[in-house]
Amino acid sequence: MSAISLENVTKRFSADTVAARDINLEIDPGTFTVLLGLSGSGKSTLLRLINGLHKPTSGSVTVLGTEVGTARKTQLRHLRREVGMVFQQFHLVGSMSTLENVCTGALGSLRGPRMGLFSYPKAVRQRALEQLDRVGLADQRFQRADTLSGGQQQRVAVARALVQQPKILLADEPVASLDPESSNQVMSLIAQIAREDDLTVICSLHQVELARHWGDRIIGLRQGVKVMDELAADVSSDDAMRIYSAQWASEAAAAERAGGQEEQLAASGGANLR
Ligand SMILES: Nc1ncnc2c1ncn2[C@@H]1O[C@H](COP(=O)(O)OP(=O)(O)OP(=O)(O)O)[C@@H](O)[C@H]1O
Repeated sequence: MSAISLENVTKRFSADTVAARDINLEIDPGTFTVLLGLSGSGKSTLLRLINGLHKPTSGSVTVLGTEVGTARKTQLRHLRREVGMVFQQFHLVGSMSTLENVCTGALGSLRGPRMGLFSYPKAVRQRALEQLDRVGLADQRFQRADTLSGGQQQRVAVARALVQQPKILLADEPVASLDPESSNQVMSLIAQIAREDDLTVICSLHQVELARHWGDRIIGLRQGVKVMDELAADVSSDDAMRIYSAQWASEAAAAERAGGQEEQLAASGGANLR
Protein backbone atom coordinates (compact mmCIF):
# COMPACT_ATOMS: atom_id res chain seq x y z
CA MET A 1 0.00 0.00 0.00
CA SER A 2 1.20 3.53 -0.73
CA ALA A 3 2.10 5.67 2.28
CA ILE A 4 0.56 8.66 0.52
CA SER A 5 -1.87 8.70 -2.36
CA LEU A 6 -3.32 11.70 -4.19
CA GLU A 7 -6.08 11.21 -6.74
CA ASN A 8 -7.02 14.06 -9.04
CA VAL A 9 -6.29 16.60 -6.31
CA THR A 10 -7.06 20.24 -7.01
CA LYS A 11 -6.68 23.04 -4.47
CA ARG A 12 -8.24 26.33 -5.49
CA PHE A 13 -7.83 29.32 -3.17
CA SER A 14 -9.75 31.71 -5.43
CA ALA A 15 -10.86 31.95 -9.05
CA ASP A 16 -7.34 33.07 -10.01
CA THR A 17 -5.29 31.03 -7.56
CA VAL A 18 -5.11 27.33 -8.16
CA ALA A 19 -2.20 25.98 -6.12
CA ALA A 20 -2.66 22.31 -7.10
CA ARG A 21 -4.17 21.17 -10.37
CA ASP A 22 -5.43 17.64 -10.84
CA ILE A 23 -2.44 16.02 -9.14
CA ASN A 24 -2.08 12.23 -9.05
CA LEU A 25 0.67 10.80 -6.89
CA GLU A 26 1.58 7.54 -5.17
CA ILE A 27 4.39 7.65 -2.62
CA ASP A 28 5.85 4.32 -1.47
CA PRO A 29 6.69 3.83 2.22
CA GLY A 30 10.30 4.44 3.15
CA THR A 31 11.12 6.58 0.12
CA PHE A 32 12.66 10.06 -0.06
CA THR A 33 10.83 12.35 -2.47
CA VAL A 34 11.92 15.89 -3.30
CA LEU A 35 9.54 18.57 -4.56
CA LEU A 36 11.16 21.14 -6.83
CA GLY A 37 9.56 24.25 -8.23
CA LEU A 38 9.62 28.01 -8.37
CA SER A 39 8.29 30.08 -5.53
CA GLY A 40 4.50 29.88 -5.71
CA SER A 41 4.46 26.64 -7.72
CA GLY A 42 2.48 24.86 -4.99
CA LYS A 43 5.08 22.93 -2.96
CA SER A 44 3.87 24.10 0.46
CA THR A 45 0.26 23.62 -0.56
CA LEU A 46 0.97 20.01 -1.52
CA LEU A 47 2.63 19.36 1.86
CA ARG A 48 -0.26 21.02 3.68
CA LEU A 49 -2.76 18.90 1.74
CA ILE A 50 -0.89 15.80 2.89
CA ASN A 51 -0.91 16.70 6.59
CA GLY A 52 -4.53 17.84 6.51
CA LEU A 53 -3.90 21.56 7.04
CA HIS A 54 -5.64 22.14 3.70
CA LYS A 55 -8.61 20.22 2.37
CA PRO A 56 -8.64 19.60 -1.37
CA THR A 57 -11.22 21.48 -3.42
CA SER A 58 -11.69 18.25 -5.33
CA GLY A 59 -10.03 14.85 -5.44
CA SER A 60 -8.81 12.76 -2.53
CA VAL A 61 -5.70 12.63 -0.36
CA THR A 62 -5.08 9.37 1.51
CA VAL A 63 -2.28 9.19 4.08
CA LEU A 64 -1.42 5.92 5.85
CA GLY A 65 -4.83 4.57 4.86
CA THR A 66 -6.85 7.58 6.11
CA GLU A 67 -8.61 9.83 3.63
CA VAL A 68 -7.68 13.26 4.92
CA GLY A 69 -10.59 15.25 3.43
CA THR A 70 -13.29 13.13 5.07
CA ALA A 71 -11.47 12.05 8.26
CA ARG A 72 -13.08 12.74 11.63
CA LYS A 73 -11.29 15.06 14.06
CA THR A 74 -9.94 12.18 16.14
CA GLN A 75 -8.63 10.42 13.04
CA LEU A 76 -6.94 13.64 11.90
CA ARG A 77 -5.39 14.15 15.31
CA HIS A 78 -4.05 10.61 15.23
CA LEU A 79 -2.75 11.09 11.70
CA ARG A 80 -0.95 14.33 12.60
CA ARG A 81 1.01 12.40 15.21
CA GLU A 82 2.21 10.10 12.46
CA VAL A 83 3.26 12.99 10.24
CA GLY A 84 6.16 15.14 11.47
CA MET A 85 6.79 18.57 9.94
CA VAL A 86 9.94 20.64 9.54
CA PHE A 87 9.74 24.20 8.20
CA GLN A 88 12.11 26.73 6.64
CA GLN A 89 11.68 29.01 9.66
CA PHE A 90 12.50 26.66 12.49
CA HIS A 91 9.61 27.90 14.69
CA LEU A 92 11.49 27.23 17.91
CA VAL A 93 10.70 29.18 21.08
CA GLY A 94 13.91 31.16 21.43
CA SER A 95 13.72 31.63 25.19
CA MET A 96 13.22 27.90 25.85
CA SER A 97 16.01 25.37 26.21
CA THR A 98 16.67 23.11 23.24
CA LEU A 99 15.43 20.10 25.22
CA GLU A 100 12.11 21.75 26.10
CA ASN A 101 11.67 22.75 22.45
CA VAL A 102 12.09 19.10 21.48
CA CYS A 103 9.59 18.05 24.17
CA THR A 104 6.94 20.31 22.60
CA GLY A 105 6.91 17.85 19.68
CA ALA A 106 5.02 15.46 21.98
CA LEU A 107 2.24 17.96 22.81
CA GLY A 108 -0.12 16.35 20.30
CA SER A 109 -0.23 13.22 22.42
CA LEU A 110 -0.42 14.93 25.85
CA ARG A 111 -3.43 16.45 27.56
CA GLY A 112 -3.39 20.05 28.75
CA PRO A 113 -0.78 22.83 28.46
CA ARG A 114 2.82 22.40 29.60
CA MET A 115 5.07 25.05 31.08
CA GLY A 116 8.69 24.23 31.77
CA LEU A 117 10.79 21.18 31.06
CA PHE A 118 9.70 19.31 34.18
CA SER A 119 6.01 19.58 33.31
CA TYR A 120 6.66 16.90 30.66
CA PRO A 121 6.51 13.23 31.65
CA LYS A 122 9.91 11.67 32.27
CA ALA A 123 9.44 9.31 29.32
CA VAL A 124 8.95 12.29 26.98
CA ARG A 125 12.03 14.07 28.36
CA GLN A 126 14.00 10.88 27.89
CA ARG A 127 12.79 10.45 24.30
CA ALA A 128 13.52 14.12 23.58
CA LEU A 129 17.05 13.73 24.89
CA GLU A 130 17.59 10.65 22.73
CA GLN A 131 16.47 12.55 19.64
CA LEU A 132 18.62 15.54 20.57
CA ASP A 133 21.55 13.16 20.87
CA ARG A 134 20.82 11.76 17.41
CA VAL A 135 21.07 15.22 15.88
CA GLY A 136 24.33 15.80 17.75
CA LEU A 137 23.06 18.41 20.21
CA ALA A 138 22.67 16.57 23.53
CA ASP A 139 25.44 18.70 25.03
CA GLN A 140 23.43 21.85 24.29
CA ARG A 141 20.22 20.56 25.88
CA PHE A 142 19.96 23.34 28.46
CA GLN A 143 21.05 26.11 26.09
CA ARG A 144 18.47 28.69 24.97
CA ALA A 145 17.37 27.89 21.44
CA ASP A 146 18.00 31.45 20.23
CA THR A 147 21.70 31.14 21.02
CA LEU A 148 22.15 28.30 18.48
CA SER A 149 23.24 28.73 14.87
CA GLY A 150 20.65 28.35 12.09
CA GLY A 151 21.86 24.86 11.25
CA GLN A 152 21.73 23.82 14.90
CA GLN A 153 18.22 25.28 15.25
CA GLN A 154 17.04 23.25 12.28
CA ARG A 155 18.56 20.12 13.82
CA VAL A 156 16.56 20.85 17.00
CA ALA A 157 13.45 21.22 14.83
CA VAL A 158 14.18 17.80 13.26
CA ALA A 159 14.53 16.28 16.74
CA ARG A 160 11.22 17.91 17.73
CA ALA A 161 9.50 16.34 14.72
CA LEU A 162 10.97 12.93 15.60
CA VAL A 163 9.90 12.92 19.24
CA GLN A 164 6.35 12.06 18.19
CA GLN A 165 7.77 8.97 16.43
CA PRO A 166 6.25 9.77 13.03
CA LYS A 167 6.04 7.43 10.05
CA ILE A 168 6.15 10.32 7.59
CA LEU A 169 8.34 13.42 7.66
CA LEU A 170 7.33 16.45 5.61
CA ALA A 171 10.03 19.08 5.27
CA ASP A 172 9.09 22.43 3.72
CA GLU A 173 12.28 24.02 2.38
CA PRO A 174 14.22 22.94 5.48
CA VAL A 175 17.52 24.37 4.25
CA ALA A 176 16.36 27.55 2.51
CA SER A 177 17.66 29.73 5.35
CA LEU A 178 20.99 27.93 5.75
CA ASP A 179 24.47 28.28 4.27
CA PRO A 180 25.67 25.47 1.95
CA GLU A 181 27.61 23.59 4.62
CA SER A 182 24.76 23.62 7.15
CA SER A 183 22.33 22.73 4.33
CA ASN A 184 24.32 19.61 3.55
CA GLN A 185 24.54 18.67 7.21
CA VAL A 186 20.78 19.01 7.71
CA MET A 187 19.96 17.09 4.50
CA SER A 188 22.44 14.37 5.43
CA LEU A 189 20.89 14.12 8.88
CA ILE A 190 17.34 13.86 7.52
CA ALA A 191 18.43 11.18 5.02
CA GLN A 192 20.28 9.18 7.70
CA ILE A 193 17.36 9.30 10.15
CA ALA A 194 14.91 8.41 7.36
CA ARG A 195 16.98 5.30 6.61
CA GLU A 196 17.33 4.32 10.27
CA ASP A 197 13.63 4.82 11.09
CA ASP A 198 12.27 3.72 7.71
CA LEU A 199 10.54 7.09 7.35
CA THR A 200 8.71 8.24 4.26
CA VAL A 201 10.08 11.72 3.51
CA ILE A 202 8.74 14.45 1.26
CA CYS A 203 11.01 17.46 1.21
CA SER A 204 10.61 20.65 -0.83
CA LEU A 205 13.81 22.29 -1.98
CA HIS A 206 15.05 25.01 -4.29
CA GLN A 207 18.50 23.53 -4.84
CA VAL A 208 18.60 21.16 -7.80
CA GLU A 209 21.88 19.53 -6.77
CA LEU A 210 20.63 18.76 -3.26
CA ALA A 211 17.49 17.27 -4.80
CA ARG A 212 19.51 15.03 -7.11
CA HIS A 213 21.90 14.00 -4.35
CA TRP A 214 19.45 13.22 -1.55
CA GLY A 215 16.19 12.36 -3.27
CA ASP A 216 15.13 8.91 -4.52
CA ARG A 217 12.54 10.64 -6.66
CA ILE A 218 12.05 14.18 -7.91
CA ILE A 219 8.67 15.76 -8.49
CA GLY A 220 8.61 19.06 -10.34
CA LEU A 221 5.76 21.51 -9.87
CA ARG A 222 4.89 24.43 -12.08
CA GLN A 223 1.85 26.62 -11.39
CA GLY A 224 0.27 23.82 -9.38
CA VAL A 225 0.80 21.25 -12.14
CA LYS A 226 3.00 18.17 -11.70
CA VAL A 227 5.36 18.60 -14.62
CA MET A 228 8.05 16.07 -13.69
CA ASP A 229 8.01 12.80 -11.78
CA GLU A 230 11.21 10.79 -12.15
CA LEU A 231 13.71 8.74 -10.21
CA ALA A 232 16.43 11.17 -9.11
CA ALA A 233 19.07 8.93 -10.67
CA ASP A 234 17.46 9.52 -14.09
CA VAL A 235 17.32 13.32 -13.78
CA SER A 236 20.27 15.36 -15.06
CA SER A 237 21.00 18.87 -13.74
CA ASP A 238 19.73 20.27 -17.04
CA ASP A 239 16.47 18.30 -16.76
CA ALA A 240 15.90 19.57 -13.25
CA MET A 241 16.81 23.16 -14.16
CA ARG A 242 14.13 23.15 -16.83
CA ILE A 243 11.51 23.24 -14.10
CA TYR A 244 12.70 26.80 -13.48
CA SER A 245 13.17 27.96 -17.08
CA ALA A 246 11.15 30.80 -18.56
CA GLN A 247 10.57 28.81 -21.74
CA TRP A 248 9.01 26.06 -19.71
CA ALA A 249 6.75 28.58 -17.99
CA SER A 250 5.22 29.60 -21.29
CA GLU A 251 5.00 25.98 -22.48
CA ALA A 252 3.24 24.99 -19.28
CA ALA A 253 0.84 27.91 -19.54
CA ALA A 254 0.12 27.13 -23.21
CA ALA A 255 -0.45 23.47 -22.40
CA GLU A 256 -2.76 24.46 -19.56
CA ARG A 257 -4.79 26.65 -21.88
CA ALA A 258 -4.96 23.90 -24.48
CA GLY A 259 -6.17 21.53 -21.78
CA GLY A 260 -3.80 18.79 -22.79
CA GLN A 261 -0.77 19.86 -20.86
CA GLU A 262 0.72 16.51 -19.94
CA GLU A 263 1.06 15.29 -23.50
CA GLN A 264 2.35 18.63 -24.75
CA LEU A 265 5.02 18.91 -22.08
CA ALA A 266 6.19 15.36 -22.72
CA ALA A 267 6.42 16.13 -26.43
CA SER A 268 8.28 19.41 -25.98
CA GLY A 269 10.30 18.53 -22.90
CA GLY A 270 11.96 15.24 -23.78
CA ALA A 271 11.83 11.79 -22.25
CA ASN A 272 12.34 12.83 -18.65
CA LEU A 273 9.56 15.37 -18.56
CA ARG A 274 5.87 14.83 -18.02
N1 LIG B 1 -3.73 30.18 2.33
C1 LIG B 1 -3.67 30.67 1.08
N2 LIG B 1 -4.61 31.51 0.62
C2 LIG B 1 -4.58 31.98 -0.64
N3 LIG B 1 -3.60 31.68 -1.53
C3 LIG B 1 -2.63 30.87 -1.12
C4 LIG B 1 -2.61 30.31 0.19
N4 LIG B 1 -1.51 29.51 0.31
C5 LIG B 1 -0.87 29.56 -0.87
N5 LIG B 1 -1.54 30.38 -1.74
C6 LIG B 1 -1.17 30.64 -3.13
O1 LIG B 1 -1.03 29.38 -3.77
C7 LIG B 1 0.06 29.40 -4.68
C8 LIG B 1 1.06 28.33 -4.29
O2 LIG B 1 1.66 28.71 -3.06
P1 LIG B 1 2.66 27.74 -2.24
O3 LIG B 1 2.99 28.46 -0.97
O4 LIG B 1 2.06 26.40 -2.16
O5 LIG B 1 3.91 27.71 -3.21
P2 LIG B 1 5.43 27.27 -2.92
O6 LIG B 1 5.89 26.55 -4.13
O7 LIG B 1 5.49 26.54 -1.62
O8 LIG B 1 6.16 28.66 -2.79
P3 LIG B 1 7.48 29.06 -1.93
O9 LIG B 1 8.64 28.35 -2.57
O10 LIG B 1 7.54 30.55 -2.07
O11 LIG B 1 7.21 28.61 -0.51
C9 LIG B 1 0.63 30.81 -4.62
O12 LIG B 1 0.04 31.56 -5.66
C10 LIG B 1 0.19 31.31 -3.26
O13 LIG B 1 0.05 32.71 -3.28
